[in-house]
Amino acid sequence: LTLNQAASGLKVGESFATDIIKPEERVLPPKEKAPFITFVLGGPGSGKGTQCEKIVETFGLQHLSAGDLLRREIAMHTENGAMILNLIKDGKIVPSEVTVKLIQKELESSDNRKFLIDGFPRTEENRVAFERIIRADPDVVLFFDCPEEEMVKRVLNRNQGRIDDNITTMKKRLKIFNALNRPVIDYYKNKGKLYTINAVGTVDDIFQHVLPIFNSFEQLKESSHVNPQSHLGPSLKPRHHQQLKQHRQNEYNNSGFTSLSFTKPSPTPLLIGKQSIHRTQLEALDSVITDLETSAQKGISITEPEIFASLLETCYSLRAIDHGVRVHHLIPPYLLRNNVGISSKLVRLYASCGFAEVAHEVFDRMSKRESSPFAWNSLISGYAELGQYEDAMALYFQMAEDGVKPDRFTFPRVLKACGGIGSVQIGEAIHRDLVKAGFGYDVYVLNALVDMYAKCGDIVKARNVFYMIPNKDYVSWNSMLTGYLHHGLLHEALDIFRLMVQNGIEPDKVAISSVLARVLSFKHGRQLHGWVIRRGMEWELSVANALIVLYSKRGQLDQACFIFDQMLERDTVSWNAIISVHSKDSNGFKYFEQMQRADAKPDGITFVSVLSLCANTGMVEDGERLFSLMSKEYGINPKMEHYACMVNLYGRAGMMEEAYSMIVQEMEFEAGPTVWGALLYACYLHGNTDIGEVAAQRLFELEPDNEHNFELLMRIYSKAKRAEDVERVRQMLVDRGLET
Ligand SMILES: Nc1ncnc2c1ncn2[C@@H]1O[C@H](COP(=O)(O)OP(=O)(O)OP(=O)(O)O)[C@@H](O)[C@H]1O
Ligand SMILES: Nc1ccn([C@H]2C[C@H](O)[C@@H](COP(=O)(O)O)O2)c(=O)n1
Repeated sequence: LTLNQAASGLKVGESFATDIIKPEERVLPPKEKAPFITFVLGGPGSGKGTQCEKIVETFGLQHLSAGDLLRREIAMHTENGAMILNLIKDGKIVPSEVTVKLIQKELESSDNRKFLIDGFPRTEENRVAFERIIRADPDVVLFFDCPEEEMVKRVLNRNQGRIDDNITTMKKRLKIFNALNRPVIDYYKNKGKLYTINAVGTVDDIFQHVLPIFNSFEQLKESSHVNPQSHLGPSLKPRHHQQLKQHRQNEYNNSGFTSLSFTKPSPTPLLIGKQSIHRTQLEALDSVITDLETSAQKGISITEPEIFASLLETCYSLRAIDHGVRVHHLIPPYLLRNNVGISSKLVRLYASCGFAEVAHEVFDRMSKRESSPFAWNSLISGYAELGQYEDAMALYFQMAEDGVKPDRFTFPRVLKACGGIGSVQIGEAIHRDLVKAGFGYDVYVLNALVDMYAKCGDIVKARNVFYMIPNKDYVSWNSMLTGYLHHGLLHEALDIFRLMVQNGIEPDKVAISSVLARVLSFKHGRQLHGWVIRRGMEWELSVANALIVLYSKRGQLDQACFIFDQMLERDTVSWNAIISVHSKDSNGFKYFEQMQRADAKPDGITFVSVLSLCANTGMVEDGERLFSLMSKEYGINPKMEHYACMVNLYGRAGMMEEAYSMIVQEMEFEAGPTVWGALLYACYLHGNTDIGEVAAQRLFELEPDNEHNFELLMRIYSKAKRAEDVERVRQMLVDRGLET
């Protein structure tokens, strides 16, 4: 299969064959970007509203509940109010024109560009009316799949005084849901936009399933951790807001504490009642913790687990580790030992913030940790994220020894660790375990299995699992695609790309950027660029980033810069790409300064690029300044590659003492081959035999089979006219069987 053949399958009459347009002819991205729209579907009581609150908290989307908009009409006695009341009372659907117009008003009056439209479209008619009036398509459609008996139970326990929360209306609502909403669900499934989420489990567990979906959208990540309340129009607060606020006010009046709902923990009770006082969630959190610390100092002991559960939940959603540590100090030790809920949340917080060791200490002190896999999963995940795959695996095996049953969240985490280790045998054992545990048809788990086999080098098994997945979602397709690309199987990857299109799943920006990042021939890359332009996806962040890398690798700096300059939004990856394009000329500095002015956050990779630039251009003072700025201003601890850059910087400039003392005095960990290698090369450049011998000795220990180190030392001796030493090193090469 050639690229063009693959392309011909993408859409009738289309192929990649059109070359890209010249920069000056290019259609520039639209100034006003289309809003990001999520539809949230699910039966009555499936938990849509509850999950929406969590999505809003984490990603800052504006929540528009169709049901709430209609109820507001009733409450405000508008001209449609009575009609809506009659329909809702009977579990019926309000005419689409009315609902869509209400949604339209909210969309148009909002400053936010990201919306969560909940309980809509309920019918095909709703859907078509939205497309006709709003002229927009959803980017994501979530479907909370919940058994009927569970929905009935939840609705009858909801207790919010809703006129339709009774068994008679509920039966009608379910009937209407099954008859009218299912076709909408199928429609989006066929379009590849549907994310089906099993809505049974705790609110947090379900949200764990929602998180990765939104995390995969760059534009949502940017606004995560902002105060969601600030995005809501004055007329539309999150669902249950008023009830929670009232409840909190009562609590507040009685307790003397800042606004917290202790009796009935809700996802983030402390954040809702004080938005007029606190500007951000973090400030609200800080204030509550300070209140509690003051009380504790006065000898008032805080023992209510709900307080700590709520605070830890918020710290976790904000990844506010410093606040989490303060909460940790406030929790009485007996509570931490005996309350699995609290200790598990603390373990999750530490583990998710990269403090797996501390998480493990808390975990070790838990008295009933075998009662749930939650804390285990968090710890496995924490280790896997840090790349401590063996520790993650060990925990998984310990789970079995301690009689803890893994759940569907355990397997993807442990499979990630297994992929990191690269052991197919262990992977197969986990595969057997997950089938035994009943997850052999679970898409979420099987996607992770595909990824694991691909990473362990068994692409055939990865493919076999992939073809077994019953309802493949985006992640399934992308895992297989990435697997093929990882194995350099570009044709197979393009086959998958084509199949995605044939199955009605438009390759998304992840798929496109993965292919772009790895295309072997520049011609194919340009053709793919042409295809991307025709799809209007050129300015998707990850696609544009991949295009910059594509052109810079081929030395087409003008094209790379053109794309960068025209991008509507940029992330750290974009800045890193353009700075690295200029890592041999001082323009890289200009981009770095521009990045700082744009308030973009440089990361470790940015500093590798700018430090390399300094080394390449001999800008020692600038390099020193940037090296210090990296940790002081941006809190990035220097890693091996940064030290290698600094040694290279000093070494190339002939400052051998400084280069050497960077290694022996400044580094807080053992220098690796890249660092010693940079020093050895500098010794060769500047003819420094003394330091060269030290560097070579370390390299011989670290990389006994790398003949280049021996050759470089021979060249250093040769420059110094030390023929005997040259011969001695050559003999070492022979003794080690390295001489070619
Ligand atoms: N995972 C869950 N486990 C148990 N109860 C839940 C869960 N999620 C939500 N609930 C509770 O179930 C009830 C229904 O939830 P929610 O209001 O979010 O559903 P919904 O899908 O928005 O319903 P509707 O569409 O009818 O408005 C609420 O009382 C909520 O607290
Ligand atoms: N698109 C919609 C959404 C809701 N309604 C009506 C009918 C529902 O039973 C009622 C309550 O909605 P919920 O709060 O459960 O999302 O509102 C509608 O007619 N059309």
